[in-house]
Amino acid sequence: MALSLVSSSVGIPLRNSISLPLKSRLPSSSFSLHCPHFETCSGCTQENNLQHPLILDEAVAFFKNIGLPTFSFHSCRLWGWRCRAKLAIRGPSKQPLIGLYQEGTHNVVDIPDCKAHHPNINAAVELLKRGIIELNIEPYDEDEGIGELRYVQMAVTTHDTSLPASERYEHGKVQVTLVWNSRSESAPSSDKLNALANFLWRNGGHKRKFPLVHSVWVNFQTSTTNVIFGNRWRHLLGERDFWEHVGRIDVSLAPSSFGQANTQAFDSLLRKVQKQVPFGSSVADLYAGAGVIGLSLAATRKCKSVICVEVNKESKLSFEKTVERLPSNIATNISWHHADMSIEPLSWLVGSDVVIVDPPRKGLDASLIDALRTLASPNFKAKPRKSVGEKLKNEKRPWILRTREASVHIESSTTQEESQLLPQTVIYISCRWESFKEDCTKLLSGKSWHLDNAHGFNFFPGTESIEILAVFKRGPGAGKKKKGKRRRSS
Ligand SMILES: C[S@@+](CC[C@H](N)C(=O)[O-])C[C@H]1O[C@@H](n2cnc3c(N)ncnc32)[C@H](O)[C@@H]1O
Repeated sequence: MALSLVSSSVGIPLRNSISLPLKSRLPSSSFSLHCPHFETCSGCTQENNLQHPLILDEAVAFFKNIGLPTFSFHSCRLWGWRCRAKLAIRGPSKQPLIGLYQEGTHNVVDIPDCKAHHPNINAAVELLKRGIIELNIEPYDEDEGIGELRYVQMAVTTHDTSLPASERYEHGKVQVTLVWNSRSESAPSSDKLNALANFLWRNGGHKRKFPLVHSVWVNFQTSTTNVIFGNRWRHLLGERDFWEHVGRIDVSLAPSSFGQANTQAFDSLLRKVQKQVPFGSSVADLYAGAGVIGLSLAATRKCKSVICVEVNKESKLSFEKTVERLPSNIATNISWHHADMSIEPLSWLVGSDVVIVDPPRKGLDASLIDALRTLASPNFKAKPRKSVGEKLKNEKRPWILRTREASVHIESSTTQEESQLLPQTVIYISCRWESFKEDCTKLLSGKSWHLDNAHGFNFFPGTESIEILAVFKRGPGAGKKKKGKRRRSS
């Protein structure tokens, strides 16, 4: 049963799709974390009222203050929502610790019963621990730079179409990526790596009624910095392709590509984004990862064109695989470009009427905000977007040439009319409130953009973060509504 609640303190609709008894007033403890690791683990900071993250009141006040009293907040699963986790592995091999760092330290807190994790992440962590103990795998020692296993990334796919839709989430399968402290598979410790992969596959793989392990990958990393992943990825066992179904399309996600942690909340957000994009739009999906947002729009909004721009070249393969599974009747010009958005951002904006930005936690690159403000000024004259071939003709800079080489184009035949389009809508998706606030204020300050609507999503229950979807339209807008002057109804 879907529960519809209204959060009384902020007076905003709060939708919750968790199954709960039919009661309009639930005790507040019904929304508590009940996690044995709260306080020692740095993952969660809010123990009660998970349906109402603390930052929400500030967000509501902020939007109200800039003239938007109708900010909605959507909540999904409050526990077991995290389908992607990167966990550090430390301690002795007979008693390994797998979890997050304690706040402000590099001491790993073991979190076997984490309430945010999809339950099968916890089950896979338990299995991994057994493997480490039985095979005498050495967890990484940061001080000495020695040891074998540094981190594990666990990603759950809930897209097993052989199961009834209602059972797919519960029986999600885990793609396990072991971050191994060696340069490559030819290192002497590779026998132990293979033994561990086989252990995981044998005990968690295909022979179970509901397999726990989807696949096992390795990432080789020897750097002494805090960077989790190195550049070398290898598929070891199980299915190579990892599929999820969000935003009404099947998406492929390699372990090296960015993936959203809260699959179900992301699906709600994508459906909301789709409603904001007119049919037949030309879309630029910036900070695109594997292009999930752009491709879900291509499939559902009959877009003329979708261009995706992303700095991580590893996402290209996942993009290509997702394109292969799009419905065959889509007549959209689709392309994916390996490029840094901070360099020449205007060149990615001209030619699209809808721009999606989904930046990392630090927010938008300053040069992109400048470009968005520049192109919305009345004196701006757009130069038509050049095709990639044209761009390359006179290009001498090796770094630009390299990034263009890594692009993907599907039926790219942009018309002259389309290539001069300028963005009329910017859809900002943000995972960090502080960055969003700053960028929003900068974007609005020139009066060349106004905020049309905004929505919050409970992407990270138990933490201080919420996901924001904000839609900006070109032009100054109608301005702030004056207080105290109500129009009489006729
Ligand atoms: C929050 S993720 C969003 C990914 C994608 N929209 C999705 O939902 O799957 C941010 C993405 O921006 C990429 N990124 C970070 N800095 C960038 C830059 N300067 N230029 C282009 N992409 C960048 C990251 O690699 C990452 O894939």
